[in-house]
Amino acid sequence: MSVLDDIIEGVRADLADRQQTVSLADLKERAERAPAPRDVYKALGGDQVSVIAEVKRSSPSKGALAAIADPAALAADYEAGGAHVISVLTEQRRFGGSLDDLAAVRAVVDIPVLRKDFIVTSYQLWEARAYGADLALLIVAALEQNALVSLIERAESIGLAPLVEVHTAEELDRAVDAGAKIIGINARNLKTLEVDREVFATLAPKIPEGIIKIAESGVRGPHDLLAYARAGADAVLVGESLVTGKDPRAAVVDLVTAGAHPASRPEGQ
Ligand SMILES: O=C(O)c1ccccc1NCC(=O)[C@H](O)[C@H](O)COP(=O)(O)O
Repeated sequence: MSVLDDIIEGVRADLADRQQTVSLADLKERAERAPAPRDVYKALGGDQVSVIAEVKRSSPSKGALAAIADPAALAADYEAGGAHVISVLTEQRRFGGSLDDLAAVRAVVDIPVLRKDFIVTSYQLWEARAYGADLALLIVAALEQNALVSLIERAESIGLAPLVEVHTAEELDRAVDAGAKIIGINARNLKTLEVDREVFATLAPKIPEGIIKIAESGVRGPHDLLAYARAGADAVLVGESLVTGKDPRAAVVDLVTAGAHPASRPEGQ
């Protein structure tokens, strides 16, 4: 069984427990009372390379990364450093996250917040909106094409911007066919956990004009942001290097500064 399959098995088990406790009707009611979604396309569509800073306690590849007793305080630091979007890992078993982390972060920042999880049902999209998310991650490798199409449609219909994640050319074709408007190319192969930063430069030119391109994983500092930017990234998603560094806010400042520099634009632009 691949790492991704193993994670999804756990996600489905936890989901079944939550569905026993909170009905879809209750969730929808909570989503209706949630604060209005924030403008994701504005946050990711500026002239600079946007920075999506992640609240990440642990991971299948590295185990425990950082204790993060107060995810809201960390997110506030990211925002003070100039981050454009906050990503919150809500998967519990392998990443140590929760929906409460999502709600706590959303309550203290003024920028859009991503629910980063392994979403396989529309129930999880309603959860995302109910707990305040503005974006939700959809991983192509985890979904059949019909499910991908219907989850993109459902996300958009309830005010969530879907970030559609790919790692291969075939997954990229599926994302485009499904109507994705924001595509994340993950350098990490979720089946083997191997990180290959070159995947972005290989796949990004195949993404049609007008779709926002996000480079995910493996950003160790400004030099990696610049490399992704020169290959066409509109944004980078950064977790490990921020949570394991001494000063997450200063690390975000360095990334945002690099992303605003003209050297971060692809050749000829
Ligand atoms: O991080 C992992 O080990 C991992 C394993 C399996 C599925 C997903 C995983 N991570 C999710 C992510 O995509 C990253 O948290 C995100 O892109 C940030 O990456 P990084 O800056 O390398 O922490």
